[in-house]
Amino acid sequence: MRMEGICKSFEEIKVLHNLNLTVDEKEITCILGPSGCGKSTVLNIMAGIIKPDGGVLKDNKNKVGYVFQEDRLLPWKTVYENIKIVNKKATDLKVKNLVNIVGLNNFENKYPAQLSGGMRQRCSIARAFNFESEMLLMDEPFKSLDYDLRIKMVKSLIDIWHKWNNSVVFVTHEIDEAILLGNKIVVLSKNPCTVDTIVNINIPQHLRSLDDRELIGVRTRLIKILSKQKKESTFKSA
Ligand SMILES: Nc1ncnc2c1ncn2[C@@H]1O[C@H](COP(=O)(O)OP(=O)(O)OP(=O)(O)O)[C@@H](O)[C@H]1O
Repeated sequence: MRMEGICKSFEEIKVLHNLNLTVDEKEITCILGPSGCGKSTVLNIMAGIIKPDGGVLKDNKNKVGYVFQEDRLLPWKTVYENIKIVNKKATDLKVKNLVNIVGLNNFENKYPAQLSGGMRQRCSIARAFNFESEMLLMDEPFKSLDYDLRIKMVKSLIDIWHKWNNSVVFVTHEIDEAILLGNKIVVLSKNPCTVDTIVNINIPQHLRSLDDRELIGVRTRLIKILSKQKKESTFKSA
């Protein structure tokens, strides 16, 4: 999927300007960028939820899954039913396996109101995995989870993605998530949002560890880019 020259304004605010971004087939593309720069807007345009003012989308996928920042579960359905509903052909074994992967095995008959925020989000992640989309868009899906659980979910995502081999676009504020997951990390800038830097990582995901020398180098580079952006935006608003 390619975004070419995408522009989007909300009233007088120009959010995206001439944005070019490629999501490679069967790869994980991570998107990092300052708060409010337009990351969710990019995903919403990819999903067809909002229309750009200009530019084109090429090779768009028909079957797109989306994990939003909030869980969006059906309150009258149980954990099991919420996962099953998006793919009625999924076997009981498959749904139960997904429930296990996200660590909700003792909660499959509970309703969303009986779960914590993090558990609800894990249920919505299992639901997205069950949907078997050609392209999965994930908007800070692990935001409500603590660090250990987040790293565990990153590893589960890698395992499932290996089996399933689709394209994933993963928006995050967490550099460690991006360097564990991304074949490509796209850093966006703010005001208006455009591609600042692209970092490719060639180490296969299942061989990555946060103390790899190459990944430590990538982390340092990303920290520098993001803190430079922060300084520039403080300077602009001063
Ligand atoms: N429907 C909308 N109407 C008006 N303004 C909007 C709308 N959606 C987004 N915006 C504005 O567009 C800008 C980018 O928002 P967006 O949510 O895409 O950023 P983001 O990078 O995902 O933010 P965060 O990192 O905080 O989640 C913000 O200034 C936001 O207020």
